[in-house]
Amino acid sequence: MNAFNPKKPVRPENKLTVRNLKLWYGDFEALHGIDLDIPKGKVTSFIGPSGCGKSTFLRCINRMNDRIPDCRVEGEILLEGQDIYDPAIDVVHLRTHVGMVFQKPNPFPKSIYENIAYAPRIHGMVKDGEEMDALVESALRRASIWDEVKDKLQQPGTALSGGQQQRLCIARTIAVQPDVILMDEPCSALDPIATAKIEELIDELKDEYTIVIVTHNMQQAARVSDYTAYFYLGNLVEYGDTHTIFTSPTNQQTEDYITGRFG
Ligand SMILES: Nc1ncnc2c1ncn2[C@@H]1O[C@H](COP(=O)(O)OP(=O)(O)OP(=O)(O)O)[C@@H](O)[C@H]1O
Repeated sequence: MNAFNPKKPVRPENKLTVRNLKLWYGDFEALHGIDLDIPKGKVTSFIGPSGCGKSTFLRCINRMNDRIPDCRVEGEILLEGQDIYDPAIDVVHLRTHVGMVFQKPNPFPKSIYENIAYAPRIHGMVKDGEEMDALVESALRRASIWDEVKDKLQQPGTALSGGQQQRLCIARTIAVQPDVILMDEPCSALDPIATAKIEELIDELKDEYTIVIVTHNMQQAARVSDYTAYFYLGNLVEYGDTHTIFTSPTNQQTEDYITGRFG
């Protein structure tokens, strides 16, 4: 199995290029041929009514759907020019390039320190000791949680508040130095203050990472994202810069959805 080895981007400004992506769960076709370019160093939101395929599509980007029995994918997703569905790709390595943050914060049942150190150690990125300490601190700082946890690094990650746990999970994702961070409704389990912190963090991180976020919260999509894609029944209905999608969408269905008349 080859390690993931990015080639030159198709267009340098696009981190991900998706072509005619179709997905089936058994006989059910959940995605009907998605074409989409996801720009580098920007935040792209996926919006649309429940069941339209947002999470399914997000999970295609780091091949999380591989774990679902009877799930079949056709088409291409190029990450910097390399097809992530190439059979030669090492999926574990791919997921270090394309990290994921889930709806419900899911820290490991380990210390705060170990939550961050675990994956870099497994991947042989740094040795335990000073190098690891520095990596743990840097990831926690970049996820804006260092000040809150620096005096209790040996305490369990699960003892933090929900919002802190979600920032810990973002720190854990950052620790393996991904290029892309996928976020599946990362604030849906959080209160408004914790949500605001995550949104600020997304804004800070976007210079360094390409972020793709699924959200049910239209205001959140409008606040955090540069680009927005509207999905309906497994189709990508409209995609463009967030300002245009929210102020003058070209598709009536998009307009009905964002104005709350539908969905
Ligand atoms: N593991 C699965 N097996 C079979 N069908 C699935 C599976 N996961 C999702 N689906 C179906 O695929 C379609 C898309 O679901 P998906 O969860 O991607 O939508 P979504 O837009 O993310 O929805 P929500 O906003 O409610 O999370 C739905 O019809 C759903 O029932």
